[in-house]
Amino acid sequence: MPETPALDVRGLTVRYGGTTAVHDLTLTIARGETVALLGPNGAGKSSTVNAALGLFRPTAGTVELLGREPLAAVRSGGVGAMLQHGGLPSESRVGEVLRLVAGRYADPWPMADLVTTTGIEGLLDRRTEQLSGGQRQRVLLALALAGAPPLLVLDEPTSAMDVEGRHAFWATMRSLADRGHTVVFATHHLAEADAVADRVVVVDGGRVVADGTAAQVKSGIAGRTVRFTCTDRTGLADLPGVTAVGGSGELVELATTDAEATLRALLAGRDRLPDLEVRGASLEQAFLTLTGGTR
Ligand SMILES: Nc1ncnc2c1ncn2[C@@H]1O[C@H](COP(=O)(O)OP(=O)(O)OP(=O)(O)O)[C@@H](O)[C@H]1O
Repeated sequence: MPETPALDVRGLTVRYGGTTAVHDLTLTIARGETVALLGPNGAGKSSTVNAALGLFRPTAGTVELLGREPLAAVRSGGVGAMLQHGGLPSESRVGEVLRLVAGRYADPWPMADLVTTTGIEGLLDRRTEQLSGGQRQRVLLALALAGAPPLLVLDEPTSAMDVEGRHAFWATMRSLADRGHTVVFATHHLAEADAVADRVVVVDGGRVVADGTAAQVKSGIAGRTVRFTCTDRTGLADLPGVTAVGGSGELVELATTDAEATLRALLAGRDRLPDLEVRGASLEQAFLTLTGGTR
């Protein structure tokens, strides 16, 4: 029998009064995958994550985590979560909170390894209210990992971390993925999704608008970029395949769905095209194309 998925969301709809945050969303994540839920502000990522964790009953649809109903899966210790507004008890020390939480699991992550894996060695004697935003996020990660859960669900886990903290965090996530854990994380950080996730699910307006490896999302959607330098931009927007004209000063960047046709037309009208480069689209371009531009 095939293994049950880590996360199985079917027809999920979440409404808050008159706002539909998630619209008939279906998503299956296999065990061992590292998946980024990528989308602009208000896309419905947190609503999806919170409904998936059973934090509220969705308007419609079903969710199973590790083949079980969400609350049962969470209670069994199968799921570690790090939420956007996750809190820590005040007037306690980090080490106390961590030991308390770890003590609730039959088979917790060995404490010394948990502390080094999450980089909180120096924080154990700190009071929780004295932590910086990034330190707090690391402690929350340690709490999420305390039960050595096979599935980790993280909502913008690095939003308060500095660059170094982010690198350390993602190195931890990669080592977890190598050990067979499933990691699902919501993010706006395109570079992180590109570098860390083996699958990128782009959400916009509460719907999945793309789903694949970062390379597939990039190649399937945004086409290519043709760059060169020139002083006269007349007619560039009308060339075949061109969907946008960008760049600044003499540097021209043409987004195109058909690089060959664009180049042929460009070269037909010019003797030379200085500094010519043709590149695959970045995940950022794909993201902007998919989600209708910047907001
Ligand atoms: N408790 C709530 N009550 C009313 N509307 C809400 C509530 N939570 C979210 N929304 C709305 O639902 C939509 C989706 O919000 P959600 O927080 O799921 O998006 P998100 O992709 O996680 O955004 P962000 O990246 O900004 O965290 C938004 O329009 C938001 O304003």
